Amino acid sequence: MQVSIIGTTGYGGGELFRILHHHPVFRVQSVHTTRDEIPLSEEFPHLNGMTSLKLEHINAEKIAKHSDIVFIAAPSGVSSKLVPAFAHTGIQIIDLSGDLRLTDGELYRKWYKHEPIGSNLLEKAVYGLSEWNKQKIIDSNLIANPGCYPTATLLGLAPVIKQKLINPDMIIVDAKSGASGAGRSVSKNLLFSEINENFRIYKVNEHQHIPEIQQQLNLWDAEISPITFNTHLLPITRGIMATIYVNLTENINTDRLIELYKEQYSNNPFVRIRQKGNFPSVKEVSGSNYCDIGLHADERTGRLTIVSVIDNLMKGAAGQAVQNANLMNGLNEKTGLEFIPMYP
Ligand SMILES: NC(=O)C1=CN([C@@H]2O[C@H](COP(=O)(O)OP(=O)(O)OC[C@H]3O[C@@H](n4cnc5c(N)ncnc54)[C@H](OP(=O)(O)O)[C@@H]3O)[C@@H](O)[C@H]2O)C=CC1
Ligand SMILES: CC(=O)N[C@@H](CCC(=O)OP(=O)(O)O)C(=O)O
Repeated sequence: MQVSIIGTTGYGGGELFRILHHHPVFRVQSVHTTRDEIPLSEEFPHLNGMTSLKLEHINAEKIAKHSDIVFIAAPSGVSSKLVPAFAHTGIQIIDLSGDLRLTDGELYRKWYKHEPIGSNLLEKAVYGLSEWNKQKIIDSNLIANPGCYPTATLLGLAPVIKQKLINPDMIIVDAKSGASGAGRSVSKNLLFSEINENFRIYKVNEHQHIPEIQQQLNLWDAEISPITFNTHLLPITRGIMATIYVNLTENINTDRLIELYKEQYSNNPFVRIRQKGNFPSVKEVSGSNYCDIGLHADERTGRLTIVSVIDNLMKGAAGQAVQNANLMNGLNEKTGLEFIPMYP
């Protein structure tokens, strides 16, 4: 099957190319930019000798003619303009931005400060959290690929929410990300001297992923109250850790919770649950599509600590996008994604 990538010169698009280059069924047919039409290996010298593809400007009709799937890895506010140009062509669209994730356009306007896409496309788009929305993804041809922080947070919370094991009034998510989460464009906050040997909180209680997480939690359980969610920037390149605190409503110990998580994710090869006393670090999933989860029920406080880690560019973006493309095309979801994490 033929595939095109819009936003190939960014981190998400570059990671899509890295995965798809080795995919046994999908073949990258074209790569796109809004800037100079140069060879991809000139933009990314690490691809020297590996591809003869040249970056091209975006022409939706032309892309649709030669592609079965288009991945859009462009900034929020851009996808909302690009998706309509492809929607009528019938090709599969997987959008990595936040533009199709919130079902309420006004909520999108409030949190993203951009004009929302039309409601007909919002209604058509399926939220691509692969593990929990599998059948809808299989049946769809328009995917809103989840955000990086929401992926780590939702995979960590889903089992206890679905089993109604926690107090719906108090969920606290303390999340941290590496700098590649912010993309490849230049910004003062992302200079080496601002990030190196530093650690800071940002977008305090105002992160645009709050409504996305809340939307999915309330679809699972309408009683979940507004969550507290905060994000921090780590002096590393890849990786997200979400440390989540919830109050248990039953006297249930760590052993039983680990068993429950293993049961709930038993048919999901990319979610790995750690043994008791073992907690994942970001490096242990780096370069892979895994989400690793560690759990500890604190008998002293009655609270559960959930630690969920992903690689933001893989399970948090390009990896999950390819997992969804696999599902949409009747392939094993692991196809082309069986990367061993890059440890150390
Ligand atoms: N980085 C991450 O960890 C994650 C990112 N995402 C989302 O994925 C998307 C891509 O992110 P990321 O790769 O980090 O961002 P980057 O800033 O690294 O890349 C953005 C890409 O979009 C392209 N682009 C910019 N403006 C336009 C336009 N008007 N039309 C078409 N293409 C355009 C740029 O290409 P050029 O300038 O060559 O045209 C560039 O290739 C974003 O929506 C982001 O929020 C989601 C989850 C995780
Ligand atoms: C480290 C860092 O800055 N990360 C970005 C992730 C942005 C992102 O992925 O944007 P979407 O809303 O399109 O999902 C942030 O926190 O805003």
